[in-house]
Amino acid sequence: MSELLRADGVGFAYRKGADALREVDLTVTAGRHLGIVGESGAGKSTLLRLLLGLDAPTAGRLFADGTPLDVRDRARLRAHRRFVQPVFQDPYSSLDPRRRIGAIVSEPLRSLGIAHGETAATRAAHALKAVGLPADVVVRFPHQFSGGQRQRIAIARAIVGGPQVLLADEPVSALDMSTRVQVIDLLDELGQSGGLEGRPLTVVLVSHDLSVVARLCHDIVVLERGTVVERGTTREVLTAPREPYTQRLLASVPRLSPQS
Ligand SMILES: Nc1ncnc2c1ncn2[C@@H]1O[C@H](COP(=O)(O)OP(=O)(O)OP(=O)(O)O)[C@@H](O)[C@H]1O
Repeated sequence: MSELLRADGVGFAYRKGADALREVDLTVTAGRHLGIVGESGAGKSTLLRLLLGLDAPTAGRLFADGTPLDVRDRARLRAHRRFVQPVFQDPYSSLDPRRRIGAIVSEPLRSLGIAHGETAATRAAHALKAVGLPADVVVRFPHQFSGGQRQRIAIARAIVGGPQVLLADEPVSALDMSTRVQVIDLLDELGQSGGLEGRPLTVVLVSHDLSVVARLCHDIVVLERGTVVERGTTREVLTAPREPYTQRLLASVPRLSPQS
């Protein structure tokens, strides 16, 4: 199976403070959604930031699409932006309230030089259709949509350029329970249908809600204070956790139905 992202001994220290990540090894494989779990402060968001190329590791190396990810290399970073796209937690603040949905969703196409004009508009319409929204939403503004619909719009924007990986940091934690399930199931569908380009679309999901991780992810990595303490298939980690830390994380979740 093809390797999309890899972290080799990755460490990261913020200017002020202790190491946020230490010696993290991790592989994201095409078609296998990966959940990153851990308590608050464990380093989940920091790891996603590094995988997105927003910061450079202070130790170790990252690889994306088979080549080293050097964030100081602008051309390399530009290619990375086409390869991975983020989905953020808050669908209320992540969409520019002054812009119409059509402009919001097609923006990555213009900024990455993938498509302009009519072609960009057509691709945006396809992306919106893929997330279950009708074509006429393009003329509307973010405030006209619910939280779940806004997160669909954010996902449309993330997939419009045909990335191979979505890095989703708590993408459903601002939503109510039934909407959470719908958005997670949408990510699952997009993974299976291969996103827009018919290529596999693989999700790296950070969530403190283990039932959400269990619903989507095939594999799990458990972070504790910046290091990986456990990893395996979702079934292995959630049904037979080896580490007391993982057992504690699991203790608060009533029912789980892991992916195989
Ligand atoms: N901008 C920053 N400057 C300094 N330290 C930071 C910064 N951002 C995060 N940290 C620290 O780095 C560590 C990891 O934080 P991170 O946000 O990655 O954890 P997390 O697992 O995503 O937590 P949460 O679930 O609360 O979002 C924590 O100790 C945090 O205090």
